[in-house]
Amino acid sequence: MTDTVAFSVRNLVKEFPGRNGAPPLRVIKGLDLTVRQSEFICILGPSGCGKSTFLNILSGLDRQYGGEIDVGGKTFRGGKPPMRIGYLFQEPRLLPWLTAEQNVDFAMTSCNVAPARRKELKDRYFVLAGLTAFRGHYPHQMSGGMCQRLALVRALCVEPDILLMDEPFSGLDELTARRMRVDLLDIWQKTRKTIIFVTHNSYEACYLSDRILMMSQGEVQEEIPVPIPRPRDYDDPAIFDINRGVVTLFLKVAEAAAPQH
Ligand SMILES: Nc1ncnc2c1ncn2[C@@H]1O[C@H](COP(=O)(O)OP(=O)(O)OP(=O)(O)O)[C@@H](O)[C@H]1O
Repeated sequence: MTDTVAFSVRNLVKEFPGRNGAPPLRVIKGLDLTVRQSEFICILGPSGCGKSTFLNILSGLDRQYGGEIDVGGKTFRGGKPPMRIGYLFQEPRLLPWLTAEQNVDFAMTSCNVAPARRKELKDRYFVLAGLTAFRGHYPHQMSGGMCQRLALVRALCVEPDILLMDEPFSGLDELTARRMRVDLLDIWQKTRKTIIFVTHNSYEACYLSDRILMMSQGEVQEEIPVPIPRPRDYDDPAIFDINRGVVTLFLKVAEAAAPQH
């Protein structure tokens, strides 16, 4: 992590129109956040608290919001913030009729990656993701974990300023997910990308991140630093200790956010 700011948001607000005459649904309620370059942030929070909505605003998929986003000394009020984004979802969202390498080529063309850089980027990230032998395979010839690795290669090959990851390992079996977490941390240490990672798995958040944002009801309720040196050992008891506190906090905010019976 560096001291350089990657971006910051101030008083971010997002409302969806209410249905059938209902008032608008305010999903993000004045969120403030400063993210440093190369920081690894995980966002935890109960279902429906606005995590994906926040990522959609950062990515430019959702361009209607209130408040401000600062990038590179400029302030944006609505619209797509000028950051190049790599986005990973729960499902890899690959094009089934293209090979692994063609999927990556397609993304690089769409994102106008300089042709002279493309081979070098692919060579680097296919190796880092352990997929070199599968460049010519189609998605249906690869396992779910491999497809998600390919989605990561595709996201990295567009040379993102920020990598957004929305529960990318939640659809995988635990052993595969664990390997992916270890490999992701290794890749992060080699690339130092700024990552915003949404998860429901508190241990995953503690293992991966520099800082956990506990979101609830459209706000960051607490920030939990994870001051564990890197490289990290997946089974480090210090991670279990931090996780205990995070789980307690999660239950508290989830309870407070749950509808009263
Ligand atoms: N396009 C939309 N129109 C109306 N309401 C929406 C829309 N997208 C999301 N919402 C609502 O906004 C709220 C926040 O949704 P969001 O997907 O950001 O939550 P989340 O924290 O990512 O949830 P989960 O952990 O279940 O993925 C929810 O109440 C959801 O129903």
